[in-house]
Amino acid sequence: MNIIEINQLTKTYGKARGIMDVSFQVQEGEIFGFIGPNGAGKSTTIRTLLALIHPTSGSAKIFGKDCIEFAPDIAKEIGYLPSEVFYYDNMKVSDLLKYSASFYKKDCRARMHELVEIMELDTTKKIDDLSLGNKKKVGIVQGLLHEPKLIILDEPTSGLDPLMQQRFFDLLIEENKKGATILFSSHILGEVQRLCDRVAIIKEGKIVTVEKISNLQENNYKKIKIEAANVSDNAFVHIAGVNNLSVEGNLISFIFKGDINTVMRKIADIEITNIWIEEPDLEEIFMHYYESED
Ligand SMILES: Nc1ncnc2c1ncn2[C@@H]1O[C@H](COP(=O)(O)OP(=O)(O)OP(=O)(O)O)[C@@H](O)[C@H]1O
Repeated sequence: MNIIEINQLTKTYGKARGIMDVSFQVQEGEIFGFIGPNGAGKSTTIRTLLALIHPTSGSAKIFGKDCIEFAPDIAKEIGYLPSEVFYYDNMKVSDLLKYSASFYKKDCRARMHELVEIMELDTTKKIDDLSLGNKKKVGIVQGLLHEPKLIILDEPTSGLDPLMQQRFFDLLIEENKKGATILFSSHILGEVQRLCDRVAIIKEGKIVTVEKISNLQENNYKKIKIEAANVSDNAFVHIAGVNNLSVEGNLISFIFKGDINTVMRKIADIEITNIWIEEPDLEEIFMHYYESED
């Protein structure tokens, strides 16, 4: 079952591009990564899903319901952590959390206290006196205290130190095991690679690909490095599927996607001294998407 279903969603800000024709689905129980550089359109997509802004065209469903029409219903089952958290600075953390919990019918106190312990949050402080990282922790507790069915995270780790990041990830994995579906937006590949099952890559407002992380890494791409005394990149530049081609001294390297035999035949024509064929890491694959689509 699809928990999120996005169909040709477009949002323009006057003449400026927001997102164009964005479509993808997130299945129940998935941890789904949404990745792209700053300004690619991640927040615009998420804010449309949450009905914080309205789409110019296209539509999206959450739990099978239109996300604009049924926004208040849907909101009860969503935990959302925005990329930037703003609060009434004069409030005490404990009051803010109680206020947040009051929006839900169920009693959230037990889970709220657990989360406060896990994130080592001092609830006696005023929001105003908190560091950026501690404000983020408030957002995390606030987003998870009602044990939502769907957790939407927009760049959630900025400001958290590595220990807290790890705790937060453990928390997400725990929620996911209990049945929560997670949409995790980030521009940091490493964290998406660690946490997510599938990923949608967005560039300049458009989805470039939706793939399993394991597929991205293992099946389709090879990183090939060749050492040869007399060779230029001309030998490979015209082969379809060759990307990120670079030459440094006697070393030629590139990422290859396609029928490996075409490259092997080319290599057989060259006098080589060494060869390495490796799995590229996500960062290199990602670069390929960004360069080849230009
Ligand atoms: N309120 C707005 N008015 C005009 N343009 C906007 C507005 N909000 C976003 N945009 C534009 O829409 C595009 C997508 O921005 P968006 O914030 O969705 O990207 P993002 O991938 O979330 O990046 P970031 O991580 O920097 O937030 C950008 O070109 C941005 O300038």
